[in-house]
Amino acid sequence: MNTPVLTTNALTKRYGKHTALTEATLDIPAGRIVGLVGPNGAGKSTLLALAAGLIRPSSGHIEVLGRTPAADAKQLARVGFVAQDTPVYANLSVADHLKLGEKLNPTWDKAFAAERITRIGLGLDKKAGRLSGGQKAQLALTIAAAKRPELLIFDEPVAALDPLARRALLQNLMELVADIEVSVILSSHLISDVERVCDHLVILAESRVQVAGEIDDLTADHHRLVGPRGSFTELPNGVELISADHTDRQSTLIVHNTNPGPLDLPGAEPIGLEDMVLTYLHRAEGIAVPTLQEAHA
Ligand SMILES: Nc1ncnc2c1ncn2[C@@H]1O[C@H](COP(=O)(O)OP(=O)(O)OP(=O)(O)O)[C@@H](O)[C@H]1O
Repeated sequence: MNTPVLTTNALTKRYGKHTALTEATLDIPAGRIVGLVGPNGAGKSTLLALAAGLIRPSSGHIEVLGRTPAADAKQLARVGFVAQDTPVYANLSVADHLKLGEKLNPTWDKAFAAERITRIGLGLDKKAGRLSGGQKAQLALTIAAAKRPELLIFDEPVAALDPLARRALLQNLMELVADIEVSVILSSHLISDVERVCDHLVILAESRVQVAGEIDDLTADHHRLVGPRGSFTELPNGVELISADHTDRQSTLIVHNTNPGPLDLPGAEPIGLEDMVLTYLHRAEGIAVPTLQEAHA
């Protein structure tokens, strides 16, 4: 599992004149649960579809598990993909889905699939069209995992689920990662879910990667600085200004310390994951370019 699960270099996807993904450069190690977060239209599904080999890049480079996505049958078998609406065949039963999975996938693990279906409590005879949204998602997850892929890709697996079904699915996903050696990339709007299950994060907004890395490192390296207005005149080298908010009396900065070791600035306090994500999303909207001191006092 030493080959990175996903490496991209200036990866770009255009639909006509519209650029859905702009020059994304990523290097994601194996063995992680990666959360891909960003607002509607950020380019999340586009990046995941490129990784699954469903679409081809307009320019730039992408490798999944060290190879071109969907290069051949062997590479296809290494990646499990669950699309946004967790598609299942409404007229087929749960058992039919398992039979189909077995027929279509040379690496199908029959005992694993049967055990998971029992554990989730899905009736084998039940038609998939009669399953709840949560059960459909669980069935889709089981089928993708029973291929025994090295990488599982999920496009918003929990978006349409109620909180209980969401929790059950994520719990199931975490159990699965503990049971079999698999890397996971999932997209989500829900930062709290990402915080609960993921250890690596990619923030995508306005078609661009805003920041990416291990969640523990990212939260350790982002800080809030609060001081009297005008007190911040310059930042040390390697400390990037992400956002700045100035009131009559005080300035609040969010900074990213890209230097090794802790940030040695008086009053610097860590920020949580949610604040960090929202800061990047606001920055990407480009409403105001942050400055250490407001241009117009
Ligand atoms: N097949 C397509 N043809 C034209 N434009 C597309 C196509 N697929 C996506 N887009 C556009 O590319 C942009 C990125 O879409 P994408 O579906 O990747 O975003 P997303 O982050 O997954 O959004 P959401 O959270 O709403 O699913 C959007 O502006 C979308 O309208």
